[in-house]
Amino acid sequence: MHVHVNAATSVDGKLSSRRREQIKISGDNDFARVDEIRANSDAVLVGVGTVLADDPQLALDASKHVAAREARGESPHPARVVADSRARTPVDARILNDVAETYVLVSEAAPADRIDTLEAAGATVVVAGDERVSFPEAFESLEVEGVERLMVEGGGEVIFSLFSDELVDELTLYVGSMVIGGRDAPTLADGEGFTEQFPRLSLRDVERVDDGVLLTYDC
Ligand SMILES: NC(=O)C1=CN([C@@H]2O[C@H](COP(=O)(O)OP(=O)(O)OC[C@H]3O[C@@H](n4cnc5c(N)ncnc54)[C@H](OP(=O)(O)O)[C@@H]3O)[C@@H](O)[C@H]2O)C=CC1
Ligand SMILES: Nc1nc(O)c(N)c(N[C@@H]2O[C@H](COP(=O)(O)O)[C@@H](O)[C@H]2O)n1
Repeated sequence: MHVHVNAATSVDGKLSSRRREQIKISGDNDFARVDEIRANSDAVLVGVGTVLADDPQLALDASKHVAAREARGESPHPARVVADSRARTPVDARILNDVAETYVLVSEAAPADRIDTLEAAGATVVVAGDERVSFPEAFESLEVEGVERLMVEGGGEVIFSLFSDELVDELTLYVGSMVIGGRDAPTLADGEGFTEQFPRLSLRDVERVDDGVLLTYDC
């Protein structure tokens, strides 16, 4: 599986403010680029923190991308994936609407009634990990479902875990020309943080996009 992480941060590395509300960091051209990565992915993953904060739909915006996928014999939109150890995703979350297929990755700790509720709402539930979702195990199950190209859109907790598990192949990071600040504001990679053996990335490209910079790394 090819795992492509994409995110937008302020110059000080924040994904959002301490209020954890969605902030428009990308400009129109960057959002169009994000839409294209989604269009070329089999599935798009976020953590339940992002679902609760942003209520994203994770569907394609541009009809040309939907048409191109259908012409290739693919589903109109990529599948959506939520990492949600305890099955907390609200049933009215946009990520569970019928625009595309949705997988909810849960752990053994997820209450059975919540799993039933999510399945009744149309989600395919994948159990992987004891207390928290095990990404290596969950990704094996997603591969069986045909997910070969996985885009990850955040947030910081999930992105840290994926670097920690050495599962990231590619990172595109849009750095918007703004400062958000705040010690409690989410950053690109939160979690416990590394204290040694810091993942080293290989910078492939630097490009000016909108009023910011797009950095592309091989990981
Ligand atoms: N600017 C940008 O590009 C983006 C910004 N954001 C912003 O980021 C913030 C949300 O980020 P954040 O709070 O970090 O949320 P995440 O989306 O990273 O979700 C974190 C949650 O995912 C669940 N999870 C399940 N398995 C794992 C695992 N193995 N490792 C880590 N987490 C796991 C955990 O909840 P549990 O234990 O219950 O499973 C965890 O609390 C919001 O403010 C949002 O607006 C988000 C995406 C993109
Ligand atoms: N690439 C990017 N730039 C920004 O400025 C952002 N705020 C985000 N946020 C993430 O984009 C997703 C939104 O999904 P919908 O298109 O609204 O369904 C979600 O993952 C946000 O957290 N991304």
